[in-house]
Amino acid sequence: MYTVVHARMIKIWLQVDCIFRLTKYWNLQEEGKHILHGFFRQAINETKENHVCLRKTDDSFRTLLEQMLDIRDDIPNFATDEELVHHLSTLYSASEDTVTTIVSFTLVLLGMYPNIQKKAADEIFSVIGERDIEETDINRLDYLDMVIRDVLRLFPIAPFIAREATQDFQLDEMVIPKGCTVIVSIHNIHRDSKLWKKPNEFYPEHFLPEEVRERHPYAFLPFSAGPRGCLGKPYAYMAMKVMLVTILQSYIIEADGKLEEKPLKADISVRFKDEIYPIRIKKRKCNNIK
Ligand code: HEM
Repeated sequence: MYTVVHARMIKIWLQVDCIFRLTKYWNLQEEGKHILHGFFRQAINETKENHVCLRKTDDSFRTLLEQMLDIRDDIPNFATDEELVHHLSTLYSASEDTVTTIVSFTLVLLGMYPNIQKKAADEIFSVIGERDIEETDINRLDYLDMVIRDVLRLFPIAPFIAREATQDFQLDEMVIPKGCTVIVSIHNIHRDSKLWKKPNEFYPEHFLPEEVRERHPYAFLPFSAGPRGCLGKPYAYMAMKVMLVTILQSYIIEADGKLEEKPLKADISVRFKDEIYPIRIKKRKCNNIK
């Protein structure tokens, strides 16, 4: 599906529907949709069979789909089954690859930079110790938070975003006319030496509070911003921290090479060019790295 989306973004003739339908991309899209939508249609049918609205009587864990069905019990025109299929497909496509890709980048970088890994692990053991991470720990891991942010800076999942100008506006010497599509290169903003001390290095200290205060609030845009910014941002930070804490509590990560030796490629997301994220893991014997 990503191949299709990217092809339609860069090959403008594919934006004309009647041309798009004649290409291999149309078949690819329909095949992908068939699998994804079929999966969610089945999940909806199975969940509906046993669905009882528990929201008012029971505070046990409810999946997103169960919660949506609960709402529909109260508000029948909340969404049709087909609309639920689309909501679930959107959330799945936006979330399944993003969090895991950033965690993969983080593990490789922590393996390449053991001093940074040691600081992150030391913090985890001093704040949480060896028990399982809990919700209240999430905001107490300041250094891990800085590590994740610098990884998001170096590898923004969406290297660029597009917006349509709703009115004429002045940008430096240029007037951008209403209706014009503007591409914002998040990758370039994140590597701008006017904004970042070490733009091409892994340097979590970019996110020390005093550094953040000095910078323009839109210098860091991994989740975009404004009303169409990422819906999953709080969940994504939480999921990434839970994964990294759980891994670092048990394992020491090792990786060869340096960041600058790993070329990147970008389509609708940023990845290592070879799409390989090689690490070695060693069982951690005590609550320290070496
Ligand atoms: C590290 C993880 C993630 C990153 C870096 C990320 C990044 C982004 C970015 C940059 C956009 C905005 C695109 C734009 O402005 O045009 C976006 C949109 C979106 N994201 Fe995420 N995302 C992440 C995880 C998630 C997760 C886990 C979910 C769902 C649980 C999610 C759901 C969405 C949705 C639904 C949109 C579309 C919002 C809209 O168009 O109104 N994202 N994401």
